[in-house]
Amino acid sequence: KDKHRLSDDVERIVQEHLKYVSEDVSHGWDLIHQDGEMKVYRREVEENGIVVDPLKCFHTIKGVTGHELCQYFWEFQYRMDWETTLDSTKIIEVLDPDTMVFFQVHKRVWPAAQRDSCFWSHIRCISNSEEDQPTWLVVNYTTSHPLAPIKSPQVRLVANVALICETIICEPPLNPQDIKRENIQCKLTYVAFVNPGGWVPSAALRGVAKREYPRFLKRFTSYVIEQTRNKPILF
Ligand SMILES: CCCCCc1ccc(-c2ccc(S(=O)(=O)CCO)cc2)cc1[C@H]1C[C@H]1c1ccccn1
Repeated sequence: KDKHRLSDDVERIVQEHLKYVSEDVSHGWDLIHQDGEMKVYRREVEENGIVVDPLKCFHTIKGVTGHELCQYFWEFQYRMDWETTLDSTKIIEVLDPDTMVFFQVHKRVWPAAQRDSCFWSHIRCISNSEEDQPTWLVVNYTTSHPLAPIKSPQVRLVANVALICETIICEPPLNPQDIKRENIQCKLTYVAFVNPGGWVPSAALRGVAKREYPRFLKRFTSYVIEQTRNKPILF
């Protein structure tokens, strides 16, 4: 794999997420939303009076693979189909076939100032030998970039987000070619560390997060189920 200027950062953050994903949420996390298989947890954390609550979501989605979920989350061309909180998104640099930098302007949440964000975004397949299916992940991590200048009055948010997906084959048929969508499901873990980049009233931000994260996860997963319904399975 040819290295690029962010290779070491990407490696470090991916390894951090792989360690963090298995940490349980039994201590210090509040279950803020449950909808069927989807469970959304939050820890209340403030840094210099700014709410930076970590968020962790677990979900099991039937009929799609972790590769499919990560592909639709990472691929740029689908972004505005499932993202409803963005005014715009664009790729500003491609570092390698699995790593790009994008710039996004988020819809303004009145009366707070409008936020924008600049992330490197990396997709990766982690094949753990003993398991039958690999783990797929996408990490979106804030980075600065000359093509994403910070322009007032917009506030640059800081985020570290990961979508980590395991694929499970239920009652695998003898011949793997015969696997159907009803035989597969995906265990998804989504973690988000977002610093809004400037002061927002705690209650307001916690309210927006409590409403928006479950909404975004439900909309995104429903979108992938719909998009993959009649397509060949991408393992
Ligand atoms: C005053 C409001 C400040 C805005 C706060 C804010 C900004 C970005 C984000 C966020 C940033 C990245 C991602 S992603 O998963 O990497 C996808 C990429 O498009 C997702 C969500 C979250 C929040 C927190 C509110 C919460 C919220 C949650 C889901 C949607 C909108 N707002």
